[in-house]
Amino acid sequence: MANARIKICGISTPDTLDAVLAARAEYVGFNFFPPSPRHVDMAAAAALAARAGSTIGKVGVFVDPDDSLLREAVAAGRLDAIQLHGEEAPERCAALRSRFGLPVWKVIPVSNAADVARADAYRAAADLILFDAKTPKDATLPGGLGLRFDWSLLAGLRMALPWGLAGGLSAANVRDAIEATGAPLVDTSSGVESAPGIKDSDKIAGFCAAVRA
Ligand SMILES: O=C(O)c1ccccc1N[C@@H]1O[C@H](COP(=O)(O)O)[C@@H](O)[C@H]1O
Repeated sequence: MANARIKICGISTPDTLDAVLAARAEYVGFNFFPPSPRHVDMAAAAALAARAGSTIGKVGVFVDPDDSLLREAVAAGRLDAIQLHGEEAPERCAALRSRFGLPVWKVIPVSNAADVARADAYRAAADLILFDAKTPKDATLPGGLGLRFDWSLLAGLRMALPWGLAGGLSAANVRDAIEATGAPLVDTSSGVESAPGIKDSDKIAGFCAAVRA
């Protein structure tokens, strides 16, 4: 089986971006959700995008964004894909894909089998489904909290769309996660940090090495 592709999310500094590039992750995520400790403003996104160049896919992370935020972020971050981590309906995903001409990655929060089945509603509206752990109702963020879900819910998954796994992944557990789910793409944020929003270059390298081990 081919190695899973890797997305390292929530990069906000040049040195940790360099660690992602050195580790040859396929995607880097820039977070445009203001309450997040990983949030980047447009100037920072532009500087990071210029440094990243075109050898890595640049994914913008959004939570129920309006079109003007998307327009600014797509240009500043030279985005290659739009990750929607809120309550965006299939119609909204399809509209944004056509408006911005970019692939849409729709996040499906999971705590049970019915949640996994919800992905099917996006088959004509998104380009990739990212399964992440459902956060508690009173959580401060809809993602990036290092929460896992029961990976056996994805065992034997047959999907019409490309898909990936997120939620609480780290160097210590990502191999088990890939073996349990067969995920063709893995995404991590807090699992490669020393504190919320503070990425750790050694952990980034360790995560990528563990995926390819
Ligand atoms: O990271 C954040 O702060 C964040 C904020 C709002 C929406 C999503 C966010 N993060 C994404 O959540 C998943 C899982 O993160 P973790 O590995 O469990 O920390 C990932 O896609 C992050 O990009």
